[in-house]
Amino acid sequence: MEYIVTSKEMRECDMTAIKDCGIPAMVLMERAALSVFSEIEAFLSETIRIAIFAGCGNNGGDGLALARLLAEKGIHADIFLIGNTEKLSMECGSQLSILKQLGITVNSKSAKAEYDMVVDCLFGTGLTREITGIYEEAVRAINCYGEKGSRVIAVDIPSGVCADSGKILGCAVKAELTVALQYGKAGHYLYPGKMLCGHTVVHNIGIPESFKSGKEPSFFSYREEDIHGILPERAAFGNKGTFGRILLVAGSRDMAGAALLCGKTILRSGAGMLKIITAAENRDLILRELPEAMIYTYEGKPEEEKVRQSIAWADVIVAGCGISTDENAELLMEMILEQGEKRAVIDADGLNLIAREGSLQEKLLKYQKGRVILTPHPGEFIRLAGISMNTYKENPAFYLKKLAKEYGCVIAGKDAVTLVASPDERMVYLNRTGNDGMATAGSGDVLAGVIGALSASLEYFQAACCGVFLHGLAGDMAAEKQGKRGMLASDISAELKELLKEETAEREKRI
Ligand SMILES: NC(=O)C1=CN([C@@H]2O[C@H](COP(=O)(O)OP(=O)(O)OC[C@H]3O[C@@H](n4cnc5c(N)ncnc54)[C@H](OP(=O)(O)O)[C@@H]3O)[C@@H](O)[C@H]2O)[C@@H](O)CC1
Ligand SMILES: Nc1ncnc2c1ncn2[C@@H]1O[C@H](COP(=O)(O)OP(=O)(O)O)[C@@H](O)[C@H]1O
Ligand SMILES: [K+]
Repeated sequence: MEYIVTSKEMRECDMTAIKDCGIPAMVLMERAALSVFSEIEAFLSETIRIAIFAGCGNNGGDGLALARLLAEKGIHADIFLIGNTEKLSMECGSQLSILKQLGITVNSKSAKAEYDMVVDCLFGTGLTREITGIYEEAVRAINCYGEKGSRVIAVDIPSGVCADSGKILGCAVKAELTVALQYGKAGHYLYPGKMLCGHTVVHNIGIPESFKSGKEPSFFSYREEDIHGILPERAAFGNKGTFGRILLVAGSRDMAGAALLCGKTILRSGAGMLKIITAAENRDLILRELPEAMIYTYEGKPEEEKVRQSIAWADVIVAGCGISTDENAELLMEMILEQGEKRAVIDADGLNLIAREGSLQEKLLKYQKGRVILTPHPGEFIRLAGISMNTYKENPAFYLKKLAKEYGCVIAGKDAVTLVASPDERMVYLNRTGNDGMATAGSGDVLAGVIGALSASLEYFQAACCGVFLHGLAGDMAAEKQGKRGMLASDISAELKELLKEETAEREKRI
């Protein structure tokens, strides 16, 4: 698990290290400069032409310290200190006077020279408003060098990217490599900031871990190695009941594929038994393509007794993929929400029905807290929350947390960067796997399937986060094999099977 912080949280960490632990700010700055140095070391030679663009805050101070480390190795860098030097931060001022003592020249204006590498230290987490004037000119100059082939390295975060939202404040540097200090910031991983960071590496600069449960930062994310500890071990003595009885309510007359994709993924993700309730038109397809599933099909109105029995049988219900929003689908959703206690994953039209029908919203509000996972994409979310797309996109984590609390549900807000919010005060999960090849019909059905299967054995918030992570990783594997343009949702499902196979093999190796 890796923490991801906002600029305020990063400042609090800096302050704890400096004030409470007594680590001098200049020591942290030296560590920051050494981190950047270690990342660029491989490209250095005495003939390399380097420019460092520094601002007047501590990000600029990191750049000035880097210039000194380079000089120590006999490498000259042109240093451009941009801004009002009367307003230098204390540490940046100290770094400047060290350079002066050493006889290293610092310029106030960028020259028209050619560079192999340009280091961006204009602004870091202290950026508070749109970049204009001389700073904008400096950002444009850096990007110009980048376009001409210079390697652009951003210190902490590309200048102009808001560390909290990933938004561009006026204009921003486009980096090839970003050396993030101590923690990744939300802005490194949220769009459009993510695109401007290039490759992001996080370096520890010696700030002691100061987060305590209940005072944790805003976000966390999984790394590949975390999953081994999270996925439940399969009991060697288990039977098909042990691994979860999943009821899938999906597919309608014109949407057969959703039930098939989601159902197949449920079984491929380790569930023991699967029963599908779907429209009669899908019967032949499901029996042919997924003979492992039990099936109840309805022609006209679903038989309530049959549906109730199936609900009672299940450990987990996955509902909504392709069920349409007709009266049969509405009846099914009424019955699912009515019982109010089974673990449930609700997706797609299931969500659209809840957004439309007050009676379903009431049932969801009364549902046992912490039993339901909602998996809306942005269009579904704004219908559920009754807000505009612009409002949602302004701060998705805030609105996801708000609705999660209101309904007592976990909400996986699907998007290019999926966020998972829990109804309690837990950190929001920020997903870093996946790619645009996953913007393909049916990939959401695959996600509902994997989360459904994991919900049989994992705590519900973990099931959602882990499902989103694995789904993205499988998407990355599918993209590598099939290409982002040509990959299908069924490829993601197939790669999930491979991924879980590797995970099991890895676990058995360690026993
Ligand atoms: N001890 C530590 O904290 C450590 C911090 N470290 C490093 O410091 C970075 C954070 O440093 P920071 O807080 O000094 O902020 P930074 O990003 O340099 O910018 C602030 C300056 O910019 C100005 N300004 C803001 N927006 C502006 C705009 N649009 N246009 C024009 N000016 C604007 C603002 O001025 P003001 O708002 O007061 O007018 C202020 O002068 C962090 O990312 C990391 O790299 C590491 O060395 C480890 C130890
Ligand atoms: N650009 C992208 N980068 C990463 N993941 C993406 C991207 N676009 C879509 N996805 C993922 O693909 C899935 C699409 O789900 P959804 O919109 O419900 O599709 P469908 O309704 O066709 O099944 C989500 O899990 C989403 O996070
Ligand atoms: K920067």
